Amino acid sequence: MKLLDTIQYPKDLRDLSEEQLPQLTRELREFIIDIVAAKEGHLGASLGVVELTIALHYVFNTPDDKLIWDVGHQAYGHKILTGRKSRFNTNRQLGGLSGFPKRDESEFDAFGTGHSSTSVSAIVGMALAAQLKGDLDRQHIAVIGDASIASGMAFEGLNHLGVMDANVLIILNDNAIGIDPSVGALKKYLTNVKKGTAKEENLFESLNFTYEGPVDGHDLDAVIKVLRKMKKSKGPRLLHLITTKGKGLKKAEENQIVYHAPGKFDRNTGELAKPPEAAQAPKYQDVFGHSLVELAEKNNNIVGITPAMPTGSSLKYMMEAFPERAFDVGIAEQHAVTMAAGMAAEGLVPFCAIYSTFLQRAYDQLIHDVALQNLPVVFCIDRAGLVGQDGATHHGAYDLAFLRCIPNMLIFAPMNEMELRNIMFTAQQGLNQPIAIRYPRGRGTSLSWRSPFELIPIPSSRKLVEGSSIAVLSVGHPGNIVTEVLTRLGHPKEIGHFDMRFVKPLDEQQLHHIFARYKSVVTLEDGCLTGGFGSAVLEFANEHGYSQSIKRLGLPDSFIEQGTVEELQELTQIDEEAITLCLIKLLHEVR
Ligand SMILES: Cc1ncc(C[n+]2csc(CCOP(=O)(O)OP(=O)(O)O)c2C)c(N)n1
Ligand SMILES: CC(=O)[C@@H](O)[C@H](O)COP(=O)(O)O
Ligand SMILES: [Mg+2]
Repeated sequence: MKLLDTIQYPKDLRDLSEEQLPQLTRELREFIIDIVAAKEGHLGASLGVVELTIALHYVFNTPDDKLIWDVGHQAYGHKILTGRKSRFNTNRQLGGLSGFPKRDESEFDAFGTGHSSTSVSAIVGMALAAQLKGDLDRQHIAVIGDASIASGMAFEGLNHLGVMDANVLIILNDNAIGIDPSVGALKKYLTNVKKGTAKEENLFESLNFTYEGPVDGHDLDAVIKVLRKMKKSKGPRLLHLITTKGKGLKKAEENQIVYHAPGKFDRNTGELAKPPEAAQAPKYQDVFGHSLVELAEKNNNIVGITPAMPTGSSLKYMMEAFPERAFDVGIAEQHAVTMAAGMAAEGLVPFCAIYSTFLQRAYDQLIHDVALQNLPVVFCIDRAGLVGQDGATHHGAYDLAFLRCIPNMLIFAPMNEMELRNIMFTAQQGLNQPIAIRYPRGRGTSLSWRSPFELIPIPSSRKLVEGSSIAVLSVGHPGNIVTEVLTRLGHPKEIGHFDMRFVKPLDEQQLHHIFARYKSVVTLEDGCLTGGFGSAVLEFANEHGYSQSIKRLGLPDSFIEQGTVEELQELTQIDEEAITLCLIKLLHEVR
């Protein structure tokens, strides 16, 4: 029997002798590889903290002692050792375990994560709460990566913690990489500390932390020893661990970017599963990345910005082609947005590529620094809509609603890759206001997408099919589902379909045409219904005294968990089946 099979909860782990732990380390690593190879997920980060995970649950009294995993993509070992091994094969699947720590999944998940750099503030909050309640013995630990600790939010927490007498241990898991290589002056500093060449006073000691490190994070004995030592002291403490992302799987160690989340792979060789043979339409992110390079070749004012997602957003193509005009600023969404504003103020044309979910962190910057000054920043908002297995923390559900209420902001959602290229082309031709272009995680529609650029009038929309009594108004990629549905229904003459392109400003001329001609209107979006595109159409109808029924399809007012995009579309009733049924019902009503 495997040792790992005997561990239900950390109390079982704490019954083992230290001599047994190396075997457990090997088995836990193997188990993570087995499951992720078959079921997909975040790999490298969890492999890198296997020793740390075992040591933490061995030394500390979890769940009474509080343990927070920053981002949480490295918490697979933690999940497996805390009562979830038998369900771990459901990780990131519909109805299964979340890929991130989640309070209502386990008492061992002290705080839900997914977005980075929140762990320091959350653990400080818990430690201060314990202090106020007179519990001076409870331990509070946050594990945070080298890329995440460089974010503003983490710095805010460290700055505060340094002057509090709070019982907090921060563990800096330094593997010198985020998803892509870490960037910035802090990275240089940490590299110097590792080499023993840091000339400056220790940064963390200067901030009033008791510092230990650097310690080899794969030397289990050393990690247990230093944790035991640090457990005895009080106040703010920081342990600097050096680890290797992907540790234990050769390919994952060698290609850390790909193996951050590699998809399916051979569990023995690490070889990635072969992509399907048939040629596929490009991913939207790649259309963005390649089109930006094309535009930047002709327009010297174009610059590119990404907060820590050069590969994910495909800004990497511009970084390769024009290294001096493309910037990875690290996990720093607020800085990225305000820096873009500064560049726009100086006449540059910044393309700021940010995932919809992470743009939430830079909301004040959008309003105060960009829109209020009407600066022509081009936001390329990737992963808009349902993203799939990352789940509730990562869906791009809110951008249409939170952008629509900001004055001066143009909002465009391309239905296909040509539309994306053309709006990017339009956006760099001297706009005098900001524009948000939002597109989903996934592929477009066409193999021949590199068509010549064309200007898109602002506002405008596309009448795809004229009908007689039911008008379907879609924004963005979900419009393709409507096209499928109409084909499936045999193109009923009653149904018209409009790709509305702009959520702000709406194409009011087209809307007057629609409300004058059609008896019934359906809106479709892959964002939250509250305050989104459908709401905008409702507001328009109210303002102009149109009284037709308006059926709005979109995401409900609840958090949507993980699953494939198709499963989640079905769950939220924006899939082919649900739209077909909706239209059949309306056809019965109008016939
Ligand atoms: C606010 C925010 N921005 C971006 C991301 C995307 N993201 C997830 S993990 C990651 C890198 C984290 O690197 P690090 O903290 O060093 O942890 P490691 O993966 O190396 O363990 C990034 C950028 C995120 N989760 N949250
Ligand atoms: C943990 C995290 O936030 C990222 O790794 C995220 O999962 C990336 O998403 P994509 O796979 O859509 O790039
Ligand atoms: Mg890292």
